Amino acid sequence: MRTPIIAGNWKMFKTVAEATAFIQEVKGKAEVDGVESVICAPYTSLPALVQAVKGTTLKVGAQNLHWEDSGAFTGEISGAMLKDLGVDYVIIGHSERRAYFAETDENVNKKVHAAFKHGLLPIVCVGESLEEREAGKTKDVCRVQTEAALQGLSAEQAAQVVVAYEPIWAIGTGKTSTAQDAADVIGYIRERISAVFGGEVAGKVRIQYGGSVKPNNIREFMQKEDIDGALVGGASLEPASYVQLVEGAR
Ligand SMILES: O=C[C@H](O)COP(=O)(O)O
Repeated sequence: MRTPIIAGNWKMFKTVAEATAFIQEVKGKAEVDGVESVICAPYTSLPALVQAVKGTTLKVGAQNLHWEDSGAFTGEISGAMLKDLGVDYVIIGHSERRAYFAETDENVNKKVHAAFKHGLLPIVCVGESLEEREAGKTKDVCRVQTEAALQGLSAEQAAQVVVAYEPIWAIGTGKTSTAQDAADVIGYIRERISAVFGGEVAGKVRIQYGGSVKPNNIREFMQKEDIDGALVGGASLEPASYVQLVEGAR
């Protein structure tokens, strides 16, 4: 039995004051038995969020990390630094990082290892572009990205990874995969994880859908057995909407 996980990816939104006000609003309401609820915020808000969620079941995540512990990497943040703050999760390989910041499969893999080294749980994003989908390459792209991201992990580590299947054409566009289509791709990703790490590990890995998930469609996705939650951008920014997403994952 996998615990569903709703993760809000705030991307580059919210000041510290806005972030803490959000937690005051959702405290209690976005804490639903049997659903894990994680807010992935910009670095600047992380210390305040870690304080604000104390005494709640809400968790905090970052949106990126560097694979080295320290060094001359201007503008970067390490896993050691995130752990020091008390962060639980870290998004790795989001399509916006891959597209705008030259994130490669190799770097994603190094970041996944760095996350585990520092006791952070990775939310690894995979997904195809519209062009790749139209060329019939969806499953191939997801297989290559997933296998590369998880390469070299122990079975114990692999079982703790959260994968987010996010078709790029569905992100922030209001277009979604159908629930059935998302479940098919997610089922395939699970098969590939099983081929590499075995069925027991694959049965434990949580795989989310992401891409224009809203309060009015979350339940459709959650009805699919293989879909274990959602990685949500826009609809995670408003407290009432976020609460409905967590409730919809019950
Ligand atoms: O990380 C979240 C995804 O990029 C989805 O964003 P969206 O819910 O705004 O489409």
